[in-house]
Amino acid sequence: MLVNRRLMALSLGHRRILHALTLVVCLGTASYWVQAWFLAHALAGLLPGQVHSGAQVAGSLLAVLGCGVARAALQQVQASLASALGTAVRLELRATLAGALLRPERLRDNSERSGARRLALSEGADGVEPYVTAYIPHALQLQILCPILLAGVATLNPVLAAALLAAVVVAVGAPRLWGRLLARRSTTHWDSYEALSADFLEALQGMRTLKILDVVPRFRTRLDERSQELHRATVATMRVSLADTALADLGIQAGLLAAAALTALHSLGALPSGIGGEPSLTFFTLILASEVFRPLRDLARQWHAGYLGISALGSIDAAIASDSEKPARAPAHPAPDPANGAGEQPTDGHTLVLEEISFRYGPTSPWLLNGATIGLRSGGITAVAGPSGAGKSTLFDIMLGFLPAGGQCLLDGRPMQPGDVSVVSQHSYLFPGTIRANLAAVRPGANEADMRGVMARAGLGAELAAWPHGLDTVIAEAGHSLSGGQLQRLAIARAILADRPVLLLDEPTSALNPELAGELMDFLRAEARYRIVVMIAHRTEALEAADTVLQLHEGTLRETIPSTSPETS
Ligand SMILES: Nc1ncnc2c1ncn2[C@@H]1O[C@H](COP(=O)(O)OP(=O)(O)OP(=O)(O)O)[C@@H](O)[C@H]1O
Repeated sequence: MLVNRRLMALSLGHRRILHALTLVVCLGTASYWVQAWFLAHALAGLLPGQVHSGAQVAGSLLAVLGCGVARAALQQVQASLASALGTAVRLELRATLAGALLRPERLRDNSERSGARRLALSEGADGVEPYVTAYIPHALQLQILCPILLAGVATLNPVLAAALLAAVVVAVGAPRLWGRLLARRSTTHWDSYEALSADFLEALQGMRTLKILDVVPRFRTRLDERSQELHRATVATMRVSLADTALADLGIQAGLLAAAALTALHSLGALPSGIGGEPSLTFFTLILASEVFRPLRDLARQWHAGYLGISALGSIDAAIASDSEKPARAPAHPAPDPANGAGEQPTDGHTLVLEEISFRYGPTSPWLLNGATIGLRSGGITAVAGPSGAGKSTLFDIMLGFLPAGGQCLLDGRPMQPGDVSVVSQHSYLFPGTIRANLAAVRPGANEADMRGVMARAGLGAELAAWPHGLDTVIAEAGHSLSGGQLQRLAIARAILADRPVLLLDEPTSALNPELAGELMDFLRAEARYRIVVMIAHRTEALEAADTVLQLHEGTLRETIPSTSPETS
């Protein structure tokens, strides 16, 4: 009842470790009871007129020490079990979240912000770990040990047990009254955190643009406001936590006072019930009475861990749930056929048939592709043209398998797989690091000659020779250390090195001067001998340089041969 069901479910895949961990936590607490027994005997032995010998007292004190040592050993085991459980749950959760958040359709969902996604993946998973490794075992301990201990105290002093039970109910139950408020506060807190994180990431990613537009101060003010919001949400949450702790403490203190008073009355013979007033039993009962509250105090110490888990749950649920809410639609590309290896080239070139492709973004949106059918062959460059908003980028996304379109894309007679396609977008991401690492990312086995060759063919031979570190030249974050044209050619070199049967390019010459654009088109035409090269083109030069032009208009694809294309001129 003290544990959130969804968070508990996350740890159930690792039930054994969780059970072992809870057992070790319980054993650690039980060691205090054994210690209480020996301590009570040692204390009783020190009272004047007692029959205990000095050796007995020393033996009891040694046993007290032994309990402390055993507890230290148990704490070590507890730490390693908690670490194993935390790692397992975190990795599993992160894999689930990554699977849910990084699906192509989710990545295209503009309503989700990358910073929020990042937060769910990092802090969300990290927040669950302490909940599972610290909060849950202590909540379970409370539910297991408190009843046992109360039953034990009841055999010694039933009146005392009844008073302790009332105090436990207050200490556990009263803060629950705040549960809903706390849940609301933690949601607000997480939302503020998520908004700040998303704003921060977007500001970093767009810093160059922000500087150009001279709006950095406005963005700084917005980040300041977000920080203030987060601060207010944190303070409000801490207030609830203070009230929560105060109520629990009230129950504990009342219970301890009642225990002391009742034990004293009992030992003075003022209470009729229970076992007679032997000093060792009186001490034992008194210490045991305070031990009833140890699991409670332990759980209260895990408040922060519990809060982190509950806060993170919202974004985790949102990430996973909205994924499962999406209707399962058949992708344009059916499941891979292992017998049909992606990337293999038939000796007589490739053919790509787009058959009856239909797609629109929503049930009321216009059809961007409406039964479009076209056949393409390797050997020449195909340009896709059409007015802005006609659906050219959407067609690429369908070919990449990112969008669930009707119809099929057949490569060499089989359903095309995402692994068959390389793509160079206008904003291809280059990883911060060396050129070599960026190239190796698509073909880890590529050697120096492969890399240099593809760089030269992409028109970067002169740059490569001029850069002092050659392939080991470091690209700054977001590629800021290279020019737009260099970035574009490097992205093309990387796509070619991937050596896939289909190469899609979005306006590959947009950042190049006419001379370089001409060179690049020659290079692409040479590549088109080995693969199907399709590019989105707006600029006249690019359209003129293509061998075939596909006009995308009102959902259909129509093939035209440019009059000035090299093939026809
Ligand atoms: N994720 C999306 N959700 C809803 N509509 C979208 C989405 N992405 C694009 N669209 C809409 O689909 C239409 C086609 O967009 P697309 O980017 O494919 O056109 P395009 O031909 O590539 O345009 P341009 O030449 O300007 O780049 C546009 O009206 C656009 O607003």
